[in-house]
Amino acid sequence: MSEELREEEDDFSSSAEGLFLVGFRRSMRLCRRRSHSTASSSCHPRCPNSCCSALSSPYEEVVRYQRHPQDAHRLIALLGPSGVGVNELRRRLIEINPNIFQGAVPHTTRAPRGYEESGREYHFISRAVFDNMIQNNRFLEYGEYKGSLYGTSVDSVREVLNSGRICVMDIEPNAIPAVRTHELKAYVIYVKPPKDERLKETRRGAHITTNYYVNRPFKDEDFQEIEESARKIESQFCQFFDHVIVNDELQDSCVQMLTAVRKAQDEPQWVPANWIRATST
Ligand SMILES: Nc1ncnc2c1ncn2[C@@H]1O[C@H](COP(=O)(O)OP(=O)(O)OP(=O)(O)O)[C@@H](O)[C@H]1O
Repeated sequence: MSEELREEEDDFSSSAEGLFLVGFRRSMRLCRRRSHSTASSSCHPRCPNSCCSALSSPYEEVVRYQRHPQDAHRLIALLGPSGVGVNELRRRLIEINPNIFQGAVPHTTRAPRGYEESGREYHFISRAVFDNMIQNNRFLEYGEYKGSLYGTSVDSVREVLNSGRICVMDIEPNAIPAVRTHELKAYVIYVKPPKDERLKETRRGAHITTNYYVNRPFKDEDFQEIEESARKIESQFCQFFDHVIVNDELQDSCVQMLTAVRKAQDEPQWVPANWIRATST
């Protein structure tokens, strides 16, 4: 596709099953870049009182935890600078085995398109209902894009987990406290860009969607932005990374992702002590 200014939402309209999450992520990313939405320097709505101190404190009491096979799977939360390939990895993971991996269906206030069904691509709801959900802390994260609200609710994640599948979602750093809870026990995978020359080399034939362009080739400034954003995320949030994948060769990254997800579900891991003691969050 040639480099041209387009409505980003056009990108979503060609969505086949599985692609809608790309649309959601992009729109969320874009709205996060443009406005402040959920992101806040204050506590997240779902924060059990002290996310600020949790995010700023370098210490956290941890215990060894192994998921019981009959327990719900741990939420897999993917995090990384925009454009590094978080969505690509999530999409591929779900594609490998949709019976095991699934994304949570997001909510939106925008009108459905012809092919869309409520509960499949999105839960289409009114602004009043959306506002009510915000008031009641039902969203893990949400934001506004082109006049419509988009968000991922904790109930949508629960629905996947209750079906016995592994829920895979991408998050922004400010949603870390909302997913690191006794209930969701998020396993946070940080997707890191490879070194500069490898980043450029591997993305030579790839396309990026930015605030203004859909699917244009990567430019030097994109690489700079990815690297800068990576540095910021790493310096502020590295203590919450359960696993890091350097997204160099895509195939290798997928294999690493599968291995990490399996370990998260089946092997003992260090988790915050209050996840184990807590009876509710
Ligand atoms: N390891 C890789 N090698 C080559 N291309 C890659 C690799 N990882 C991702 N890409 C490509 O880079 C582009 C951006 O990836 P993706 O859309 O997943 O980014 P993102 O991190 O989800 O950011 P955003 O949410 O802003 O789109 C896509 O075209 C994707 O196919």
